Amino acid sequence: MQKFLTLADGTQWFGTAIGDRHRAGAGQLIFNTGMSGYQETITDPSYLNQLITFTYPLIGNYGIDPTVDQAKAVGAQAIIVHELADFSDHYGSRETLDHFLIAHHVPGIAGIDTRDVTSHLRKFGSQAALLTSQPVHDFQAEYAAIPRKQLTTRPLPVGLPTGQQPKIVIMDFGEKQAIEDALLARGCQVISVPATVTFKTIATYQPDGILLSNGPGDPQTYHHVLPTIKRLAATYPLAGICLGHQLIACAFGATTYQLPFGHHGLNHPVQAVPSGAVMMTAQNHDFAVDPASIANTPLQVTYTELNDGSIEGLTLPHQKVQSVQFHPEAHPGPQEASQFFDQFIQSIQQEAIANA
Ligand SMILES: NC(=O)CC[C@H](N)C(=O)O
Repeated sequence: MQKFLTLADGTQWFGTAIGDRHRAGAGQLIFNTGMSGYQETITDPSYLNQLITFTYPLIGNYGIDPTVDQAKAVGAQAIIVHELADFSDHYGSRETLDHFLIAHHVPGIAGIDTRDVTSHLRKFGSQAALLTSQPVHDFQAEYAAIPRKQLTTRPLPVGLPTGQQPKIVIMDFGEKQAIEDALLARGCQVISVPATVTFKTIATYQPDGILLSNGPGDPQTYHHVLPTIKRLAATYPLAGICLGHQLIACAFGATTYQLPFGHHGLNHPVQAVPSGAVMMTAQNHDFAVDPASIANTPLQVTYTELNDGSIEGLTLPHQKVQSVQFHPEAHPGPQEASQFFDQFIQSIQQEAIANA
């Protein structure tokens, strides 16, 4: 069964339908350069309503392991691959990627020269795209007609009182499971709450620290939550990852801008300021904090991206606030940035001693 990938600029590729064969997809087309971790990528809620092109040519070859999903639902609109493996050679695999996509009602297309798609996006920027079973005749009308997905927020609260310390509340903007797991693995009690909760609701949990999670979309659309973030920063040790990082920056007066084609991959080098140490990081973002906008704020840069100089980390020196644009929880990707969680817990412990 044929499938058509059509961009807003009229460029078109056609290939073979995979996944939910009869479903169409519509959204922003991006490319991910990761050589592994396709399941964690597809289940990352930050890809909500995006079409994911995998540059690595063979996708699906180690199947699907139910223990590595980053969320229960799949927010991505579609996947675009060169070759879809119809086998799943891995001891942890319980099904093929094709079956997983069908079960999650996710369409896809195989047989695409994903290098060609990627060079097009690198040259002209990420853009709107359609995945359809017929050639597109009216892009705008067809694009508008395809339903977009909503984030599936989890009910209040997720996480049971365990008496573990420190107690961390995660504001869930589309949280990856690995963030929660990284804190639990360090002995924390973790309570995950929808990002719509008030400061007062968070205070009832008597947290020792707050973490703002990753999440989809343009950070400029979250202005309603900035006053709560500012108040949280003045009251608790605060950390942010990816979208959480951007929202902390905006809460303190910075602004964000859209990158030409985002950073979506597992080998993005970031350099620490001022040590100069370099780490390879997993990244998945289309926006970044504008360096010019932090000049008149108390924010200080802690990490920069070595590929394009963009900001990858911020701190507030006189408050226990730290945030990173990259994904220290990995899943997928390299684990070397996980020290971020240790530093956050250390700042909570220092705060507790200072307030004792
Ligand atoms: N992974 C994320 O949190 C992404 C943050 C934001 N939606 C961006 O695309 O830049």
